Amino acid sequence: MTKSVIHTEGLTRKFGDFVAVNAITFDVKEGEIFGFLGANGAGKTTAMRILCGLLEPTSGKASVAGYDVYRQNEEIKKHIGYMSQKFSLYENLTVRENIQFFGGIYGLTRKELREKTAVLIERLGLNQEADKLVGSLPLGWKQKISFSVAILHRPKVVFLDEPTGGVDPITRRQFWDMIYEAAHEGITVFVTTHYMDEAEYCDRVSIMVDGTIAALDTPSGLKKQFQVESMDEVFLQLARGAKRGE
Ligand SMILES: Nc1ncnc2c1ncn2[C@@H]1O[C@H](COP(=O)(O)OP(=O)(O)OP(=O)(O)O)[C@@H](O)[C@H]1O
Repeated sequence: MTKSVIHTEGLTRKFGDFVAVNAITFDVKEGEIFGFLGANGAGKTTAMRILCGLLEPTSGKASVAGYDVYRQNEEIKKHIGYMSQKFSLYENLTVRENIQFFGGIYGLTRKELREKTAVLIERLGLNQEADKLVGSLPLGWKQKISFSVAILHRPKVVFLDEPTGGVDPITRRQFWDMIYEAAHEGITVFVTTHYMDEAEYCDRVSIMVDGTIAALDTPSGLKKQFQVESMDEVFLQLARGAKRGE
């Protein structure tokens, strides 16, 4: 049986009396691409912060890469990669400097850094741009570099928080090719998105509504369960009942 890389059981986080994440239970398997969906305010970011070792739960269990979120959050940080739309690269450093900076934070040796930087620049086809400031590059390129940097240290799992916001469908598709490649190499991918075509690309998708997981299955399983043709319709059926959000 495939190992679970993420395990949660009754995971709950309150802010005062408000229950942001309400007893969620799920497992993510090694090498799986797991879509974590939900309307605004559903509790995705809160759950993700817990799984990244950044926020302590109020109750329930959770482990990531075999490490417990209560006691081993520092270990978790070493064994994951993280990329978000809000925070990714330093705009005023070059592509090469960014790769080396983040690689250094992730604990790569100088030799590994040199080798990995060269391989990565080649692989991304960025030889001409390697010494340009990241701020001068198109958003789609920044996202690809950012993702590559997040998996530079070969983490067990990479968390992607709306990684492809603001780019066209072709660039998003190219980004997803990189995700598939990483998953194929055994990196588990945990991804939040508001794009339903991306939900279709996931192995399994969970949909949060008002702090709980309202549905969890493969995209085809969900469409069958809700008797609809698209993930859009699945999402709408569930999110329509939500009390939180805008
Ligand atoms: N530190 C906090 N203190 C109080 N309430 C909070 C805090 N962080 C989040 N919340 C509340 O918890 C709920 C869930 O927020 P969260 O950011 O996890 O949702 P989300 O699903 O990620 O939404 P979005 O897609 O808008 O980012 C929201 O109602 C939010 O206002």
